[in-house]
Formats: sequence, structure tokens, C-alpha cells
Amino acid sequence: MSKRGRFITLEGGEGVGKSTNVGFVAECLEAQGLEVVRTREPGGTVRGEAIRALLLDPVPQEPLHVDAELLLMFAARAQHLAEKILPALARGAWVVCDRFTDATFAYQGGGRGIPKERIAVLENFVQQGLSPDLTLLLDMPKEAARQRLESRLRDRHEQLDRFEQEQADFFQAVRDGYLARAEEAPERFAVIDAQYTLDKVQSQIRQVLLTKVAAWR
Ligand SMILES: Nc1ncnc2c1ncn2[C@@H]1O[C@H](COP(=O)(O)OP(=O)(O)OP(=O)(O)O)[C@@H](O)[C@H]1O
Ligand SMILES: Cc1cn([C@H]2C[C@H](O)[C@@H](COP(=O)(O)O)O2)c(=O)[nH]c1=O
Repeated sequence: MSKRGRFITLEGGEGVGKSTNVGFVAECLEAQGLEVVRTREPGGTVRGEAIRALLLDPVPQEPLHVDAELLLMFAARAQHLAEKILPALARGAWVVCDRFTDATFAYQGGGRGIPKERIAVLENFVQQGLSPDLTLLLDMPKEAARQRLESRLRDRHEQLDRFEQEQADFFQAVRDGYLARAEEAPERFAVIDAQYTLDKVQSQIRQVLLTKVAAWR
């Protein structure tokens, strides 16, 4: 029987550099001869991307209830797992995903205040024991991350989405939520200091990946 692939997630607040580094992680793994599937949450499938559009809509017709927001995140995740993540892992591919369930604990838990026990019920229901093998948490002060985000939005002529419109205390709670998750599972998390130049950030990431790939082979 062929070996199951590995599941790697990138996490962190808005603008810390996750999307930039998903590509870098994929390239590092491909250079090791591995098949890599790159994806993101919410999204990653046609139905998941439709749910993402609902969740991120910057001008919603009516407020989205926090429980509805939570359930939509897991609805997109259920589809993503069934259609993309689990089949890829089963055939031996490595999956590199921009955000996963740690984001739910940080945003819906830390940011929105939903008790983590309620989130854990859905996590167990949808994931049935699956969790990432490695989570790269890109961490930096929220003010500097916000500057990066705003400069990207300016360059690309994009507007703030529904989450990006939140206030500073929401983003602090998200950051605290992520750091608490990392403390609870230090064997799975690698916390990357994301405030440095891209070269320095990527050299931290490369080091973690090389160590993990060697250990897993
Ligand atoms: N280490 C870095 N130093 C300086 N700029 C960076 C660094 N990493 C990424 N950037 C830039 O910061 C901006 C935000 O990066 P990116 O879009 O990858 O963040 P993100 O975490 O995916 O954001 P979001 O959560 O909003 O999707 C981009 O313009 C990117 O080019
Ligand atoms: C998976 C997941 C995501 N979110 C939020 C976090 C971001 O604001 C958006 C996704 O957009 P980005 O381009 O990746 O920044 O969705 C969330 O609140 N909960 C989740 O589980």
C-alpha cells in the first residue's frame, strides 16, 4: 500500500504573508520530488469558493450570525476534505493549505467569542480525527501586518473584506487565539517570526520543512 501524504497548513492573521509563502512551501517540497496539492480555506472547491464569497462579502445584505459563520466554515471544510484533501493524502500527495481549523479557533473562537468546546464538536464531526501534520504559524505584531495588508490592497485595487473590516481588538484576539493553539500543540506547530524580510522568513520556513521531511521519510 502506498504511504499517505502529509498535511501542512499555514496560519496567521491578515497580511502576515501566508499566501506568499504557500507557494514557497510547495516549491520546497516539489524540489524534494514530492507531489504537492496547494489549496486554501475557506474555499478550495467550487462549492467551497461559493461559500467563501458569502463569508467574505464586504457589503453583506444583512448581518451574518456568528453561528452561521461558524457552520459555513465547517460546511466548506467538509466539502474540501471529501473532494480534495482526503483523496490527495490517500494517493500519497502532500497537501499545503492556506488556513484550516486553527483559523476557526482563532477567528470564531478568539475573535467572535464562541467557546472552543463548541468548535471542537464540529471539528470532531467533520474531520473525524484528521488534523494537520505540521502547522506553520506566521506571527507578527498586528500593526505591522496591517500595513502590509493595506499596501497589498492599494497595489491590487482591492477593498477590505468582511473580516478585514474588523477593529484592532478583534485582530489582537485572533493573534492571541493562534498563540494559545500553538502552546497547546507544540509538536505540531512551528511559530515563524514573520516580521522580517521575505528572505529571512523563508529561511526559517525552509529549515522547519527540511527537518520535518527528513524525519518523516
Ligand atoms: N516578509 C515580508 N516582508 C515584506 N512584505 C511581505 C512579506 N511577506 C509578504 N509580504 C507582502 O505583504 C502583503 C501581504 O502578504 P500576503 O498576501 O501573502 O499575506 P496573507 O497572510 O496571505 O494575507 P491575507 O490573510 O489577507 O490573505 C503582500 O503584498 C506581500 O507581498
Ligand atoms: C479558514 C477560516 C478563515 N477565516 C477567515 C480569515 C480570513 O479573514 C478569511 C479568509 O481570507 P484570507 O484571504 O485567507 O485572509 O476567512 C475564519 O474566520 N475562519 C476560518 O476557519
